[in-house]
Amino acid sequence: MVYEISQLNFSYPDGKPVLKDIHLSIGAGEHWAIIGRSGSGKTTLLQLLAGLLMPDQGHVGYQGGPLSGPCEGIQMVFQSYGLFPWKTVSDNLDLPLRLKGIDRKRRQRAIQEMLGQLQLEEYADRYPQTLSGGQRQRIALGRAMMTRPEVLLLDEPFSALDAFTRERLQGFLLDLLDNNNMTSVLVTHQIEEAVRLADHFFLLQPDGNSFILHKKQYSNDLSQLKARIALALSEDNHEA
Ligand SMILES: Nc1ncnc2c1ncn2[C@@H]1O[C@H](COP(=O)(O)OP(=O)(O)OP(=O)(O)O)[C@@H](O)[C@H]1O
Repeated sequence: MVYEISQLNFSYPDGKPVLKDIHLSIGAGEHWAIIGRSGSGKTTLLQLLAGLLMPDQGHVGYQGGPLSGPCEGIQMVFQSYGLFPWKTVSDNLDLPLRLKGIDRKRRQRAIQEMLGQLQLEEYADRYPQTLSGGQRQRIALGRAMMTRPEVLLLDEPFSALDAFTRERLQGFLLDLLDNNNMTSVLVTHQIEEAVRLADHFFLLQPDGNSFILHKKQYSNDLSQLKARIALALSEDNHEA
């Protein structure tokens, strides 16, 4: 297992409990979505998986040991891209490799390869602010993947994009994940997006309970899966 989470509880210092008794195991190469209404704790759970927050109780196990902080094998992609505006596209992609101390020749080869995968070869010397939102998010995805992390954590990566661009980038992300054989965890409140990009679903309900669904249980009828998720997220549902 990549992640083993058990009996996890989390509250912010000044707030009520956000996550209660979370149990979750994530295997290598699996694609998960964390789904829930606004404020249900999706981003909080993702930050716990990234090692950016520590649980109050329980533990986040990663690769057989406790996760004690951010690490190179786990990369995050945010809705707001997080690119450096003063660096060109190439230099943004270069940074994680530089930090790793990789030599110039190998870095240049890796950047060219990634630009090809991103279909952004002709934008190598442009600055992020001269690109569309979709192009920026492709670079952010590419940058997160430069060091070939084991896990990609995605926090509503496409929600700032128009529907057409979002759909294209979802397909693009699926190809990237498959070609690189990665484990992914996506936070979204969009059921369609979750069902397209993930095979396993961790649902955070309004009452603080959580439960898991698997796509293969619904392989004959994905509309049933979507209805099941919608029901779990609806306000008047009290199912555990
Ligand atoms: N830094 C913080 N300090 C205190 N409370 C916080 C902090 N960050 C989030 N919260 C609270 O924790 C709860 C969960 O927040 P979180 O951002 O994880 O939810 P979410 O499901 O990702 O929401 P959204 O879909 O709106 O992004 C919310 O009630 C929020 O107000």
